Amino acid sequence: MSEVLLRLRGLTLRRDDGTGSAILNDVDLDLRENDVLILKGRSGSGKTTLLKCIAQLNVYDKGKVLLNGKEPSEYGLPEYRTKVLYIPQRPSLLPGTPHDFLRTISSFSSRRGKGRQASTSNEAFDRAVKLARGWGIEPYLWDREWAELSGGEAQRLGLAVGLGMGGAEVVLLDEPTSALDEETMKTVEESMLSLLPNGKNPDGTLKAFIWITHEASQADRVGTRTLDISQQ
Ligand SMILES: Nc1ncnc2c1ncn2[C@@H]1O[C@H](COP(=O)(O)OP(=O)(O)OP(=O)(O)O)[C@@H](O)[C@H]1O
Repeated sequence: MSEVLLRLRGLTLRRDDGTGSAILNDVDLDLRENDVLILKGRSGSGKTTLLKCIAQLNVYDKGKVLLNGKEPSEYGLPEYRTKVLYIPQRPSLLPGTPHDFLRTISSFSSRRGKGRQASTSNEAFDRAVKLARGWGIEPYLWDREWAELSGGEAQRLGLAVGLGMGGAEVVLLDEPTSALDEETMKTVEESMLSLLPNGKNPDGTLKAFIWITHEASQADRVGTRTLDISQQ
């Protein structure tokens, strides 16, 4: 069995409403190369919260997250968040256009000056445009305001930005295809899976996904295993 890429031990997050009840209670997880871990659980059970804790976007009360055996602080949070990338369900509240957004992210210093991980804005843009085009997104949509895009267009563009940037080892997907019709959903699924090391078109750095979905049929198609957060 390959080495553990991402390890969680005892991750616990309590509500700050005075009750002290846990949103996440002692969550353990080992993620390995080529894993597509399906995160399931009833609505409100803490799936998004867990992804944000893994990405160090939420502060948790207890527990450890290790990437390749190292704590996020050893990488520094900006670099860690490049390697463990959270892609939210919909980026529709952003100002400007998807093209602006991609330019802004690629200018962050954690994305510059590190060999293969250093996607220049142009490289990242070309890769993202190509990915999105395969999902039915015409290039002109990159220069349309987020607010003027349909839910499904914004969702595909957000995914294409995240995956096109390069440099991520683990991508955390929060219901990535919830706004898409079934045919487009399957196309997007296939193309995302192809980016893994055992896929047809490996991205080079990407090694695994954690993927929230409410669709049992999608979980069956893409998942290599499942964690039910309601049972933790
Ligand atoms: N910033 C926050 N502050 C306080 N409570 C929060 C916050 N974000 C989420 N919660 C609460 O944490 C619990 C878990 O929410 P979360 O969004 O992680 O659930 P989920 O499993 O992703 O739900 P869904 O399937 O509906 O998207 C909910 O009770 C929610 O109200």
